[in-house]
Amino acid sequence: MTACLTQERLKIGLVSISDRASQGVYTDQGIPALQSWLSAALIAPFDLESRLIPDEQTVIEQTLIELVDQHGCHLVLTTGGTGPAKRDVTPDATLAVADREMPGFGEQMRQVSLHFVPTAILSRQVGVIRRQSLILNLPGQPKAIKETLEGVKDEQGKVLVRGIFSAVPYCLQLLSDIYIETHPEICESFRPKSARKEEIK
Ligand SMILES: Nc1ncnc2c1ncn2[C@@H]1O[C@H](COP(=O)(O)OP(=O)(O)OP(=O)(O)O)[C@@H](O)[C@H]1O
Ligand SMILES: Nc1nc2c(c(=O)[nH]1)N[C@H]1C(S)=C(S)[C@@H](COP(=O)(O)O)O[C@H]1N2
Repeated sequence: MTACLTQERLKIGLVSISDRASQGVYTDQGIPALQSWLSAALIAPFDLESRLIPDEQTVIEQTLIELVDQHGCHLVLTTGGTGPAKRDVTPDATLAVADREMPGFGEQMRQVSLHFVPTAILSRQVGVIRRQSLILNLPGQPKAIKETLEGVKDEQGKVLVRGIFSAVPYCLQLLSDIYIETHPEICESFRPKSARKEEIK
């Protein structure tokens, strides 16, 4: 852990992977759902690079490489194509461009999702690191975006199972020294005391 934080603005890549949405058979709901959740959760303004692409492994790989290597995204969220169907190849493409795996993200998403659908175990979603960037696969159902990022809450809003986004700010801090904060009523960020802003010059 370095003791210096960058003032850089957070850049996020959003990738909606859907044969039918990319062909115009239905309207893409993936990018709008990701965008609206992030706008509600993140305190500081951020920049977005969005792509809507078909379930083609080479296209997915090229898109992830472009977002990380050329655009310098700190975080890339994909939605769609994580299941067992023949054309569901998002995790395969993500692993193919990965430097390192972050298995906890896939494990936690399946845990969270089991509270919403018994078919949660059908998602092969992965989390990986490429260069300075964290890449996370979310399922294709638009409602799954909020579910996996935010977690399970009771009717009073008390968190029952943490969503994966709670761990994202600290992960990005470890990868590139960027410091992001979230609205706790949407999603509380966790970092060790020594990594909190007030402890770092
Ligand atoms: N981008 C999207 N916009 C709106 N709805 C979507 C989108 N992606 C997926 N869905 C919905 O979630 C379901 C499961 O997503 P999945 O990624 O498995 O898609 P699919 O069935 O392989 O089809 P396609 O790739 O053509 O979207 C879809 O059948 C569709 O109802
Ligand atoms: N939170 C959440 N996770 C979910 C779902 C969902 O509706 N909500 N759908 C499941 C289903 S039905 C499938 S097939 C897998 C893979 O979905 P994908 O191919 O759309 O990525 O995600 C699973 N995970």
